[in-house]
Amino acid sequence: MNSARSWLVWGVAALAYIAAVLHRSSLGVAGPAASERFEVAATELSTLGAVQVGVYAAMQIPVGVLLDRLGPRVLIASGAAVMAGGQLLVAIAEDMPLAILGRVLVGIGDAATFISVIRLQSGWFRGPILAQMSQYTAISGQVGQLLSAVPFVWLLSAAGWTLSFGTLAAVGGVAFVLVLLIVFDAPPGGAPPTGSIDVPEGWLPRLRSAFRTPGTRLGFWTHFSLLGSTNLFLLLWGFPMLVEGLDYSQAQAAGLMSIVVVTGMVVGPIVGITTARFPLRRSTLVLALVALVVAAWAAVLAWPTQPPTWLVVLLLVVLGAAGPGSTVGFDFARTSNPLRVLGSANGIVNVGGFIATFAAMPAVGIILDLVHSARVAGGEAVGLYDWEGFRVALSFQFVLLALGFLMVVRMRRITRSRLREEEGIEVGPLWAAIARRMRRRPD
Ligand SMILES: NCCCC[C@H](N)C(=O)NCC(=O)O
Repeated sequence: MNSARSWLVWGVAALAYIAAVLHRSSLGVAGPAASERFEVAATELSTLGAVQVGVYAAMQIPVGVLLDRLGPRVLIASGAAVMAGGQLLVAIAEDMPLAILGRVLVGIGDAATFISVIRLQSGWFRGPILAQMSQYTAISGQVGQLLSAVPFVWLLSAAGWTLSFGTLAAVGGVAFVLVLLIVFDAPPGGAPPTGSIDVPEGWLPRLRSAFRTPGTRLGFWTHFSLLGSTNLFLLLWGFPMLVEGLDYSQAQAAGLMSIVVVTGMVVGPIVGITTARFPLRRSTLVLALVALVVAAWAAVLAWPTQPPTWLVVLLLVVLGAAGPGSTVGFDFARTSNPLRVLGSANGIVNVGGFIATFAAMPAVGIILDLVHSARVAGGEAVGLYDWEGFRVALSFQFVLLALGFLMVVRMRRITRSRLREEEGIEVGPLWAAIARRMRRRPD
C-alpha cells in the first residue's frame, strides 16, 4: 500500500483517464473541420457532442455495477479499447451515422474510466492520501483537456481529419496495452478488507445498498450542486455568453475559459489536503463552494450593465474551484461504503453532476429563445444571444443550485445522525469547533 508500485499503477490508470478526456474533448475542438467533412450545420454537429455526453451519463450505473463485479483493471482496459475503436470509426467516417456510432463508443468507454480509476485508488492506497488521490485523478483529466486544445488542434490542421483521429485511436490502443501490462486491482495479497460490514449478494441488492447509504446520496448531491454550473459553462454556453453576450473576441474567450481549467488544477490539491485533514468538515466546504457559485453568478447576472472583466474573471475562478469541490462527492461515497459496493456508489455519485448539466443545457437554450421571441414581438430588434437574454436564461441555474444546496444540507443531517448512532461521533457546529481549538492553543 502507498508504495512506488501503487504510484506506478495509479499513474498508468491516470494516463488512461487522460486519454479518455482527450477522446472526449477532441470533437469539441474539431467543430469547423467536422462541419466541412460531414457537410452539416452547427446544430446537427452539437447532437454529436450531446449523444456522447448522454451515453456517458446513462452508462454510469451499469458501469458502476460492472465495476463491483469485474474490478477496475478490466473496466479501464475495456474502456480504452472501446474508445480506440470509436475513434477509429470517427477517423474513417465520411458521413454522420458512422461518426455518431464512433462517438457513442467513445461515450461508453469514457463512462467506464473515471469511476474505475477512483475505485482503483482504494485498492492501492491507505490513509489520508486517499482523500487527495481523487483530486489528482481529476487534475490529470485536465491535462487531457489541454492536450486536445493545443497539440491535437495543431495535428488536425497539419495532418487532416483521418490521420489525427487515427492518432487518437492509436493513443487509445497504447493506453489499452499499458493498462493490461501494469494495472492490477490490488497488490498481491488482495484488496484491503471491508471490515465486518455485510455486503449483499447480487448486483441489484448491492446497488440498492449503495443508494440507501446516506453518504452516497450526500456525494450525489455534492456532484449535482458543484459540477452542473461548471459543465454548463465549459461544455456549451460559456463561449456564446462571452463572445456574443459580452462581446469578447474568440481568442479572448478561449483565454478566459482556460482560467476555469487552470483554477481547477490549482485548487484540486488544496481541496484534497483540506478534506483529508478535516474529514468531518467536508460538507461545510461543499456548502461554502455552492454559496460562492451562487454569489458569483448573482453578481455577474445582476450587474446593471455588462459586467466588468474583473468580475467575469472572478466568476471563472469560482467555477474552476467548483470542479474539485464536486470531486469531494466521491470521497463521501468512499468513506461510507464498503469496498465491494464502491463501484456502484461512485456510479451513483457521478450521475449527479451530469443530471444537473442535462437539465440546465436545454433549459438555458429554451429560455433564450422565449426571451428573444417576446422581445421581437414587443418591437425590439435584438439578436438571439444578447446579454439581456443570457441574464434571464442563465438565472435558471439558481433553481438547480438552490435544490442542490438544500439537498446537501438534508443529506448531511442524515449522514451525521447515522454517524452519531453507529459510531458515537458527534459533529458540532463549525464555530464551536473553532472556539474549542482557539481555547486549546497556548498564549
Ligand atoms: N472540469 C471539472 C472537472 C471535475 C471532475 C469531476 N469531479 C468529475 O466528476 N469528472 C468525471 C469525469 O469523467 O471526468
